[in-house]
Amino acid sequence: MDSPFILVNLKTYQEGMGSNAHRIAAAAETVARETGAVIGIAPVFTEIHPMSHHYAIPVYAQHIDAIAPGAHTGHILPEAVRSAGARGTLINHSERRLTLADIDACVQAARRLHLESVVCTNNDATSAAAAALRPDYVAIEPPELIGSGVSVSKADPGIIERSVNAVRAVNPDVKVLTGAGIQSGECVKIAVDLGTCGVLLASSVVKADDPEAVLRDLVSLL
Ligand SMILES: O=C[C@H](O)COP(=O)(O)O
Repeated sequence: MDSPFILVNLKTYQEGMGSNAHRIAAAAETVARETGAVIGIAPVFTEIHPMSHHYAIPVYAQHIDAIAPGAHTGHILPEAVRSAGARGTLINHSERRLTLADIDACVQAARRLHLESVVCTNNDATSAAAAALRPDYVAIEPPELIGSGVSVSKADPGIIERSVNAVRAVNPDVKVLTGAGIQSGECVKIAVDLGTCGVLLASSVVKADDPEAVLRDLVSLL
């Protein structure tokens, strides 16, 4: 199996912007290099280019819009994300929900541009629906646990297991991530043991006084 994937979403936390975002990216780069873990980061859009050019870690957009180049204003153009150096993009995050048609169009745009697609879902039924769109990843996150400090791995392992099974039944090539409240190596190990290939997380790293220590703990049991 490939090394588990730790994807850190900086969201729009104040702590995930400016110099602290670079501190987190540098910590991710160090921990990834020393441990062999794959650690990606999803900063605010304006940081995609600097981060993808300064750090040897994969950088992801937090969102794209299903638009083609042309007369659109205030949208996130997938081509711009690609040329800024992103490896991939989140789609349909719980804090940026889309219609099913838009999710499909975003996955297709990502595929056309060779961007990895990470479609976020909220339960096993939507995980199955997302898998039918053939993204690279489905990331199951119970919304009520996001940012709660309570880990999905411990509070609701059943939703992880059911989502892994639902995705496999639809398309076994689609990899599964899970997230919400992930904060320790134990959380990551439970998620991986349940069949995911890694985790999507934010607050435990972004708000930490010592993000490098948290990242080291996250990969410590792999
Ligand atoms: O994108 C990340 C997820 O929404 C999880 O956020 P959290 O780790 O703060 O619960």
